[in-house]
Amino acid sequence: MITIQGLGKSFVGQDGTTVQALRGVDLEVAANEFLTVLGPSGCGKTTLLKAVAGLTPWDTGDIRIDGAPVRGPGPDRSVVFQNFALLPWATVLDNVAFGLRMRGVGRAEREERARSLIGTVGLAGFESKLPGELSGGMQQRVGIARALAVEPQVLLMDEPFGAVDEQTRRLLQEELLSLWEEHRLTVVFITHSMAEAVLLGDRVVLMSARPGRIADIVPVDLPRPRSGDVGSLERSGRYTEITAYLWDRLRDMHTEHRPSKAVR
Ligand SMILES: Nc1ncnc2c1ncn2[C@@H]1O[C@H](COP(=O)(O)OP(=O)(O)OP(=O)(O)O)[C@@H](O)[C@H]1O
Repeated sequence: MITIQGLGKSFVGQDGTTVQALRGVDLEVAANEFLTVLGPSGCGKTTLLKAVAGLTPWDTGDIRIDGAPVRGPGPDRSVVFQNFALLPWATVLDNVAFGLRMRGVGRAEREERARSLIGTVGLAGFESKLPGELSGGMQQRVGIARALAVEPQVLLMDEPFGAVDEQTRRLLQEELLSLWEEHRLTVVFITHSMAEAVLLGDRVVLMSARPGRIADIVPVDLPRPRSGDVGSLERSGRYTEITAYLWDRLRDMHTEHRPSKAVR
């Protein structure tokens, strides 16, 4: 379980002004939960994710994973970024095996695990290619395989499908759902897409901007597993209701505190 209490973080810009990126963020993410995070640009989603990853310090509050305080990056957490963040000079195989190599896993074992995951994400045959030789969707599959290779407890995803075309995004969503259904990781997934947030999440966290706070948490009571028939899920009345509710809330946030219609 991830426990975030009273998290606050400010940045001082080049011009000396201070931006409060996060203030008083309290959040619990259950083990094996798929949590999606939605909110206006600049509301602190990436800052929150990087704090959980141990990649950025914070000013106030506390983050714990199963009770242990987060002090920096750790083998229990993997991050998938929007811009793939692959090593451009390393092959697909070496990119996926990278984290295992850093952890001292021997060549034969790390390559075997990497090959198996490359197959899982549908890239068998591309092991010796460089990232620059792959499409955006393929690069993100490498990013996901790399993140899973170290067998993390927690997968932190920062708009991972934001840079790929709609069709590829759909395929990646289905693949991620089926990976999660199989491995039952705890996932925190940032997105700008309401549809994606509802399709993937057990709950959707809505963040408001400046300072970034949790405005609402919306449970997504749609049946699982969802990977098999995403289309019929999206045509269901409940899906439409939840998405409409999210849109109402987001619009309220933009137009300042209009009363909202609850679906719960
Ligand atoms: N390194 C930094 N230096 C100064 N300000 C920063 C830094 N990183 C983030 N910020 C500021 O903190 C706020 C939150 O940024 P963050 O990237 O977390 O938002 P976000 O919700 O992820 O945005 P987006 O949806 O556009 O990716 C923004 O106002 C941003 O300008």
